[in-house]
Amino acid sequence: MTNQIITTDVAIIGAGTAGLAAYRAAIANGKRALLIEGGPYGTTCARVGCMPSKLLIAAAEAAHEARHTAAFGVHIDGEIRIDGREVMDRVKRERDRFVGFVVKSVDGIPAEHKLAGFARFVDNTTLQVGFDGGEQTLVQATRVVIASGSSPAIPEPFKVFGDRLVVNDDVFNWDTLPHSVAVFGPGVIGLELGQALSRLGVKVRLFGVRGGVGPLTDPQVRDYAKSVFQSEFAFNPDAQIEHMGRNGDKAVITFRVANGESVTETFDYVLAATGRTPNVRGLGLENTGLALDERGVPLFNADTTQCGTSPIFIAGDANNFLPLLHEAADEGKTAGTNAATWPQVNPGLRRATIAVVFSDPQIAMVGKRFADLIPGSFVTGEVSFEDQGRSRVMLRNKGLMHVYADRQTGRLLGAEWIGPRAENIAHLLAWAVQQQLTIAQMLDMPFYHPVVEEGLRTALRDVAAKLTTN
Ligand SMILES: Cc1cc2nc3c(=O)[nH]c(=O)nc-3n(C[C@H](O)[C@H](O)[C@H](O)COP(=O)(O)OP(=O)(O)OC[C@H]3O[C@@H](n4cnc5c(N)ncnc54)[C@H](O)[C@@H]3O)c2cc1C
Ligand SMILES: NC(=O)c1ccc[n+]([C@@H]2O[C@H](COP(=O)([O-])OP(=O)(O)OC[C@H]3O[C@@H](n4cnc5c(N)ncnc54)[C@H](O)[C@@H]3O)[C@@H](O)[C@H]2O)c1
Repeated sequence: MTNQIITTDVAIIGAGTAGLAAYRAAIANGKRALLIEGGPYGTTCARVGCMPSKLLIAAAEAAHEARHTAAFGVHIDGEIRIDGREVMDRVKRERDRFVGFVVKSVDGIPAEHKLAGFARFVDNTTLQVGFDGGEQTLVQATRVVIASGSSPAIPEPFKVFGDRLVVNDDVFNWDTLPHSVAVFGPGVIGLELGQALSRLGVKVRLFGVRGGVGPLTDPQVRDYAKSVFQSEFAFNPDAQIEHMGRNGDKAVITFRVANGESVTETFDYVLAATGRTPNVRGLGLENTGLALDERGVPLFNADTTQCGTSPIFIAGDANNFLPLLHEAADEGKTAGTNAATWPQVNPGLRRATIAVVFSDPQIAMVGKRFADLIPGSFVTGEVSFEDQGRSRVMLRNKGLMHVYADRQTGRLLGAEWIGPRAENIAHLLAWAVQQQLTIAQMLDMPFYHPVVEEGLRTALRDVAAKLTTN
């Protein structure tokens, strides 16, 4: 039953990072805006994403550091005790603090600009909003921003695990740490959470398909990363799963190991980290005139976020383009601005691409991926961090970096690597890509001694030498 009608200029579906940025941009451009949210306020990033995962990883790093002091001649005598309840208590306490900041900022938005309920398109600019079985509100807008985020994609066969099957959201609500977890999916989430749980004393086995390791596409870097993680915890990047089932309150998995033998192991939980799917299925997009791709996502312009020539814009994880926090914020701003100025639309800010996996060693990707480069058009510079001075000093000397430069112009195209302090070096490289610097210009920049960035310089010198000999 529809009990009220609201008219507005810009209706925004989802009050996550992209939706909030879109709301602010629409208001800043002088339009009325309505922020529609079907779940709790607080954003995926703060509630179940970036922040709680980094909090769990921070605890894991503390445990790992404490266990690895002896090589420096520093001995911690006695047991290193990990209190699962205290670990999870801090994760949740700090997570709630971050969520609180977001909720406070949403509280500052006038009540008449907010509507609780799930939105569904009736036509291009009319939405029906409400909860299942509850009263519905009709929202008549002149433009709409879709910022509905993404959700874990769980393969159907995993349902056999019943209540033993968890996703990232569940992990951050645990009161204590379990004894054992099978993690499926060595992508970003699986690597980050799998390694963190392992370092916190949980028995972890990480299963992948087709040999993928995080987002890496460069085969040599991927192989190196695989061996680093395999040396730390049980990791089958190309697992042959023979059976999945339940035995009492345990998950049971039978898989084939490298020598062909069948092994059966039991776990307290199975964590599905098998990718995320954009939240577009329940939006009633079939009631719009939009063309959709094979995943049901409207075709859109990545620079303007506009769907075709319609007054509908799509930002953040919902568009499945670059599902990262800073991209959601940028795209939300672009979508909100263009929705406000529609039918006049302009390209928004697109920065050089940058992605960091908070594993240890960290993985980073900047600019063009190896997989996207045209063979023969580029040269690759390499550095191993195994003998890199500063990295050895700190006993963090594991890593392999590849940087790619355009053969004709000598410009930096991108880089993929695993290594120490990658989160920081990634920024240097992303800024260089965005400034379209050549390798020669980068080598003219200062490098202090002794720092991990000297490793980057070695890779750049390697590229420079290859550019001159080619
Ligand atoms: C475990 C994990 C770790 C991550 N770590 C990082 C990291 O370290 N760095 C990084 O850059 N990124 C990270 N990400 C990715 C990052 O969290 C996302 O890219 C970002 O949060 C996407 O923001 P968004 O606004 O698109 O979606 P969200 O914040 O999910 O917002 C979408 C909102 O839409 C609402 N909604 C959905 N459908 C409807 C509807 N029909 N009607 C009304 N409301 C609706 C949802 O309830 C939700 O509140 C991580 C993600 C996960 C899961
Ligand atoms: N540090 C960060 O920036 C960060 C952290 C977490 C998440 N994220 C974002 O969230 C997105 C989603 O992360 P994700 O890790 O869920 O997805 P992902 O796409 O990165 O990885 C999914 C992995 O699951 C594997 N997989 C798929 N089906 C499988 C199966 N049946 N068995 C075993 N493995 C299977 C895939 O091969 C892949 O390796 C990322 O792409 C990223 O944009 C970012």
